[in-house]
Amino acid sequence: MTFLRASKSQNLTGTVTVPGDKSISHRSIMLGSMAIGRTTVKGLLEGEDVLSTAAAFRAMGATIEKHEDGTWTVDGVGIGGLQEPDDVLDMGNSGTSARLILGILAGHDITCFLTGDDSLRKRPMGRVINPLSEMGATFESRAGGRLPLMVRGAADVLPITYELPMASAQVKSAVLLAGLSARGKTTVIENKPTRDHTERMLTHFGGEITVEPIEGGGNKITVTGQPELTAADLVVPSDPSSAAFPAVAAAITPGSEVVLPAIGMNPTRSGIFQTLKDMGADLTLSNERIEGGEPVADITIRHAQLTGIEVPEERAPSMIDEYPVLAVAAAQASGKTVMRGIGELRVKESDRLAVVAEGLRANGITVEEGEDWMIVHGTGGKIPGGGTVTTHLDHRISMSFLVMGLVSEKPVTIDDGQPIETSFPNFLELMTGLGADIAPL
Ligand SMILES: O=C(O)C1=C[C@@H](OP(=O)(O)O)[C@@H](O)[C@H](O)C1
Ligand SMILES: C=C(OP(=O)(O)O)C(=O)O
Repeated sequence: MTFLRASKSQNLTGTVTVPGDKSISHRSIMLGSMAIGRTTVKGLLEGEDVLSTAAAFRAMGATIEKHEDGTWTVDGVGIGGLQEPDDVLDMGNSGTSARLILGILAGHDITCFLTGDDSLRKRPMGRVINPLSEMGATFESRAGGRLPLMVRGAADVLPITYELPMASAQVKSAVLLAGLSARGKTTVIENKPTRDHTERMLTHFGGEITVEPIEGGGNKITVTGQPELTAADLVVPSDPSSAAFPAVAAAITPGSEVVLPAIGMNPTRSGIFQTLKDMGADLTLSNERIEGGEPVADITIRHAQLTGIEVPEERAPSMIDEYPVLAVAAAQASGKTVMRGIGELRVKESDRLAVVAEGLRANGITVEEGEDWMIVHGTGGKIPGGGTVTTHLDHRISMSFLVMGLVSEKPVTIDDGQPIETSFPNFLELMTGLGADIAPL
């Protein structure tokens, strides 16, 4: 465990490039491995989560390499062409790797064993086991659908229509990816829109997929099975979920002005930026464009006094990973910030509702918390700090509380900086480059 401490910092200034999008990076390796030909990926996130995905596909026969110019290539084996790995696949800390790979394996007539770290072994896999079993795959898991588990794919995958019981892009993607091996059309109904990178990338690789809006704002997504996916080059935008950390840091640290170029602005991901604006942040977008099928923009963010708001519940899926850092912005704001419809936070790398509330309290903030909601009472710029936060193998908890230490009266300590490697390996270097005072204890 590496303890890190963040202390009150002067204005943060500069232009910094945030690493590639984690969700898109995972999918580029997965779909590249199932395509015919060579896919070249620029800007791949080289975080531990994505490297776990790459290791799994190498173990199943895809050739995945990093080149001298920093690009990656994936030589695919075609749908159905993955081979049985001769050892357990270790998904590390990554829920996305585990759940999407289970979808892909459900359509391969092979047997695989999956495990993960202490955090991932606590997370529910039943949410993918259920629909994938309906499609013909067989599972043996620990109690409660936990890893380690065994999956045996179906020789003949049944196309199904599945209504998501929770807003989850991982479950949606698992079913769609299994549907690639089915004879016929597989449909997923999502009542709340979730990140649509799988849909976009399948189209990019020549898959047949339709998305129809349904009443109430959701979507009906249908994929036609057994297409031939063709390798297609990709440029990965910078990750909006990672950008949220320097963005919130700049918004709350007096005198700051930070520019974050080429950030992914997919509307299913950008809820945090709208929410910060609703709180009074001085955040502007420029150079808006489409790169590799995804909208991107440069973000400029300057310090401004924030005010607490009620975050619209329907916005939750578009900023689900950003609530921990939003809670830090809310602690610095004046007035209270109400967050509802966020029960999914309880099944992330940690129980983020409980862990955020505990971390805020340890630093002198008043928080109310229920099964699927949280209210943070803002201090109007006077966060006491001085606490040590237990991170529970959760990268977003580590980074959020380090951001809080930049503005609190007394430093904030986190008990473990190691998890940051999963999604934002150069976080410390990037933040200290902007002027943040963060150092090992
Ligand atoms: O599909 C994805 O890439 C992800 C979906 C979300 O999870 P859920 O599907 O569990 O909401 C998100 O929290 C995770 O960081 C990445
Ligand atoms: C929830 C997250 O990732 P995953 O589900 O892939 O572990 C995250 O990155 O915040």
